Amino acid sequence: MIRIENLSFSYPGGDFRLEIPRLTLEPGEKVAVVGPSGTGKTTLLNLIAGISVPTSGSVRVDDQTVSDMNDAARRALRAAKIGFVFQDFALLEYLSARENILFPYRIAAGIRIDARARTRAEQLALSCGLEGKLDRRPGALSQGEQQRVALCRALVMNPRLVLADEATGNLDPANKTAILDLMFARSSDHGATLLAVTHDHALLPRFDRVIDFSDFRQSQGGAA
Ligand SMILES: Nc1ncnc2c1ncn2[C@@H]1O[C@H](COP(=O)(O)OP(=O)(O)OP(=O)(O)O)[C@@H](O)[C@H]1O
Repeated sequence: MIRIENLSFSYPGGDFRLEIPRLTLEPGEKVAVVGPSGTGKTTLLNLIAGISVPTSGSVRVDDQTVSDMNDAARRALRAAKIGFVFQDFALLEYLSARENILFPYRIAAGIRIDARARTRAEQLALSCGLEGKLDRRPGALSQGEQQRVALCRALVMNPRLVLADEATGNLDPANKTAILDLMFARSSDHGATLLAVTHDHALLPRFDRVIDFSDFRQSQGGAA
């Protein structure tokens, strides 16, 4: 599902460099990503989603080489295949929670927001404990509620690949378990691959495999 080879990445003008010689994820695998703050975990998710482009090396998702695509093609791939739960949620403040959850339908080519889509979004929101909150704007929701809206948005189109950046970070223990159960169940139902960054080591036994970022070479301050 994901194949990374000889990847090197630096932010323009920045002094951080991430190097990953090889990393593969099989279809349907559920993989956790751990590692100290600032080691490049979010950067990796951005590279896989085509939000960032490697300085050298390749990133493939299914049979498509994301790293060779232009902006429009990367956007299309994201819309078609990837559900991304961003660490800072990245909800659109001018849209209600409901419309945020439905947003992937707006940007996917040739798919309309019909009654079925609305029902799916509502059911997903209910299973995340968001009843009564769907007409609110993100600013009128708690951090944990915003995080759940972000998760619903990532899952609503049953993507082939779910990238989750600390998707349970703002939740209390009961909600954390419930949301993780939902994320795993949804991914398994549709054979989706899940790559989830977490600082919560208690969650690790639930995953098929753990990638530890301490194993990759990062450099700071211009060192090679
Ligand atoms: N847009 C950017 N421009 C320049 N440097 C950046 C940018 N975004 C992140 N960085 C730097 O890249 C490094 C890796 O950041 P990243 O967010 O990927 O780490 P992380 O492992 O996800 O951290 P955390 O666990 O704290 O979320 C950090 O040193 C960070 O300061």
